[in-house]
Amino acid sequence: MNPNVRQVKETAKRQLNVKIGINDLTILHLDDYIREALLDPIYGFSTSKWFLRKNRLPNNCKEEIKKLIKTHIFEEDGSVIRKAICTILSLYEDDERLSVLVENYMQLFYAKSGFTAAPCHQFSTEQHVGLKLIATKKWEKDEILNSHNFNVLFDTIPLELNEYSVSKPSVGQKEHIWLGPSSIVNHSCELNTVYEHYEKKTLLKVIRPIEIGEETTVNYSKKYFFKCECDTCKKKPEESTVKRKRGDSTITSKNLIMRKTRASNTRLSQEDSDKELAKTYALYKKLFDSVDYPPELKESAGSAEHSFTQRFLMIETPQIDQHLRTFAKQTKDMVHRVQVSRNFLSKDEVNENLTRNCWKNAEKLIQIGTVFMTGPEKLEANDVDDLKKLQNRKTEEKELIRRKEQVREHFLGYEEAETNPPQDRVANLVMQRVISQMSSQFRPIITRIFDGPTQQTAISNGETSRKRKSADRRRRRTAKREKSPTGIPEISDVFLRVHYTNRPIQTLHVKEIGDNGQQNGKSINSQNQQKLEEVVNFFLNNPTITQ
Ligand SMILES: C[S@@+](CC[C@H](N)C(=O)[O-])C[C@H]1O[C@@H](n2cnc3c(N)ncnc32)[C@H](O)[C@@H]1O
Repeated sequence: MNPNVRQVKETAKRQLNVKIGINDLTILHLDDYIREALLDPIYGFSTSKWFLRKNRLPNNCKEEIKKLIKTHIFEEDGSVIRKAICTILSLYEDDERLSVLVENYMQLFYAKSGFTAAPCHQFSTEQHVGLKLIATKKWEKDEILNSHNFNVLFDTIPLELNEYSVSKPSVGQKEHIWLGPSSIVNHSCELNTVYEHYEKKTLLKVIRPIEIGEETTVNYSKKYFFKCECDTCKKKPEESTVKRKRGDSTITSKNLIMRKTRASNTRLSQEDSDKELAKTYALYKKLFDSVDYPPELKESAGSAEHSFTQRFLMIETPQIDQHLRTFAKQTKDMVHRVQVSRNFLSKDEVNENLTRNCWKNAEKLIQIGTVFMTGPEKLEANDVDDLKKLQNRKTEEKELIRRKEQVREHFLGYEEAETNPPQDRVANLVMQRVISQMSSQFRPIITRIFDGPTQQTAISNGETSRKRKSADRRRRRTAKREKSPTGIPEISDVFLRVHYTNRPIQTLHVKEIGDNGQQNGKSINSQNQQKLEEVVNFFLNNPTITQ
């Protein structure tokens, strides 16, 4: 450090000791402690401190905190993790303001805050080892970057001692010290934020749009005790017009904002829906393409995205817009997390978390989509469990309808092919009953009812083909003669081919079965009879399905 700067700093500190009293000094110590515990292990160097002193926190605690911080980045709500960190820290420094400072600094590791710290090697004033604050979301003019920062007021600090973290805000009259994320903001002659100070809070207000990855800067004030090395000053005097500095990210908000044109609450035609899906797919492709993953992550991010987009193509829903918006928000969060974590996490850690998050989002959306695919019913529940239940119910209903259709189709096929009118009528009656009585719990599908075995379908009963044919003719003649007491023709020698859900196809031989399911039979095969009873009784006794 420049000896002059050091001298000024020392003087400032001596003055601070006198002017601000013990309480505020404790806060500065506390600030050092938090930086030592939260920032130094993460960034791998000793970040700037108010006081030179020995480490207070044992290494195993630091390791534990480091792990917690890394998890925190990928959390939706990191409050539990922040509490855990506070608990560890309070073992060695018990101060009620600790949690406030932890909350402040942990914003650096939180996707929702929209900013993070990154190593900065730009300034000789800090031996090219320091930090800078960068945006992890796009900030618009007049937005407030940090609404709950924590600062110490200095109303007696002379401006010439304004060397480190002491500044005069643009709103409010007093100089004050910055703690937390705002203490990481560097000075630039072409600033993009200003400090506004209200009571114990400092707000960082955006004065021109900040892109993702761009550094956020302030103007410290006219007097600061170092030679400014900001980008603007470095370019002088060769370049008179100052270009706005940008970060290395290529993401723009345009890529991230979801379109809002999809008609809601209307069922689209197949063609329109295909078009919509293709558009949505293209949009997601664009979104993913626009994410500036670090090179080492490209491969795994690519495969997670691929899985997502492929499965996403299957989704069609009139309310998809709403879900896409939620998803877009989650995706943005994910992008922020990558932005936050790429500054200090290892390739593997980001990789793993990124993939996990991609999948988490994809799975959720796929569930929503599947529910919509199964029917036009509107989705009220956001809860994933509810979605699952709804999905299961709808899948079951759909399966039942499908099976009924299948039965009808086969039956119609039979009607066209067969020529024996009485048997057709009987078969028709049985089939109608089967269809109307079909239950969701038991899923045999009777695809054919015919009045005798053919060469392809006969069950083996030891008869030769010729004998069988003449026996068939005899049976038909008998069937024609017989009339049931109710006037409804009885089934004589009917064979049912039954397709069970989990069993091989079975052909059942029914000898003389009446329309009420009672068999008149004389020589019915006992095994077949049992099978037949199983089917017929089921159809007759089970409750009717509502269509
Ligand atoms: C509030 S800190 C900013 C964060 C700092 N980079 C760090 O890691 O703690 C202020 C210190 O950052 C350095 N600094 C910030 N802006 C600078 C600039 N434009 N030129 C040179 N040094 C700068 C100076 O050493 C200054 O004392």
